[in-house]
Amino acid sequence: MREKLPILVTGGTQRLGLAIVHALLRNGYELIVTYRTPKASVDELRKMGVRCIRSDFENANCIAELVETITQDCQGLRAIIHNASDWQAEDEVSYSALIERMFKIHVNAPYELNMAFSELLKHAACSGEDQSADIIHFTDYVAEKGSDKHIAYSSSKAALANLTLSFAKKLSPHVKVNSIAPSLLKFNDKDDEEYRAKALAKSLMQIEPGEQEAVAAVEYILSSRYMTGRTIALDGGRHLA
Ligand SMILES: NC(=O)C1=CN([C@@H]2O[C@H](COP(=O)(O)OP(=O)(O)OC[C@H]3O[C@@H](n4cnc5c(N)ncnc54)[C@H](OP(=O)(O)O)[C@@H]3O)[C@@H](O)[C@H]2O)C=CC1
Ligand SMILES: Nc1nc2c(c(=O)[nH]1)N=C([C@H](O)[C@@H](O)CO)CN2
Repeated sequence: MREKLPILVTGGTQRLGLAIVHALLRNGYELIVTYRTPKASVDELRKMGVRCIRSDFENANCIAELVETITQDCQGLRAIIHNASDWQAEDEVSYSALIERMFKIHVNAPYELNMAFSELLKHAACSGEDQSADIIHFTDYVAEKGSDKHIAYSSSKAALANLTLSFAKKLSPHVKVNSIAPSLLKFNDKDDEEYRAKALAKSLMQIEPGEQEAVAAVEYILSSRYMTGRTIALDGGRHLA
């Protein structure tokens, strides 16, 4: 009987991450989820059997504690989905603090967790129920194009996209490593009508597709036995608009 090994989703208690967690639960996976801010969905996920671990990736101690906990408790990891993210514009006083925060969340944390859990992932590839293992980085359309309003954020997502290339080489053939690069998938509640109209007009499809676009991309990558080092672009043809 091969082992059923958990999938780790970072930032999995709202929006895209929560939709991905619910879908993977429906597909029969065991889940470990990190969160930063206590909220009702954490309690709901725990009632569904999801292990929820509070971890703020701006705090190096939190990452070390997360590594220690999962290394102690898990024989292997079927996948790591690096979804946690803070979308911050250059609208604060300290630019040095901003870019440091962007890189801590979008680069340091994925890099350190991938390095720490490489053997757990390889174990899943060799002994797990699916005999497969994946790392998925949620990057962003702007990683390729840049952004004049989210400069630090965009550069950190570009660095994350580069981690996909390096880890795909380092961990092959046991572990596949891919990026998912969305553009607009889901608005935030604070987005006003003017912003929404402008954002919709940026793509050819001109819709807000919602979380299920991300869910479908994750499910495809987990089902693939061949794609690695690649990016699935979920941007409605924005590059051609
Ligand atoms: N939504 C969209 O249209 C797009 C999304 N993306 C990318 O897709 C992914 C999911 O997007 P979306 O669902 O909107 O993401 P959110 O903005 O909802 O953030 C996801 C989670 O990241 C967590 N997070 C933020 N900062 C930290 C931190 N310092 N330490 C630990 N966790 C943290 C938050 O945890 P908590 O709530 O517990 O504080 C939050 O729940 C992200 O990587 C995003 O960059 C890219 C382009 C478009
Ligand atoms: N962590 C987040 N990253 C991003 C978000 C978000 O809500 N949280 N949203 C976007 C936008 O949808 C943008 O792609 C289009 O305006 C980008 N990244």
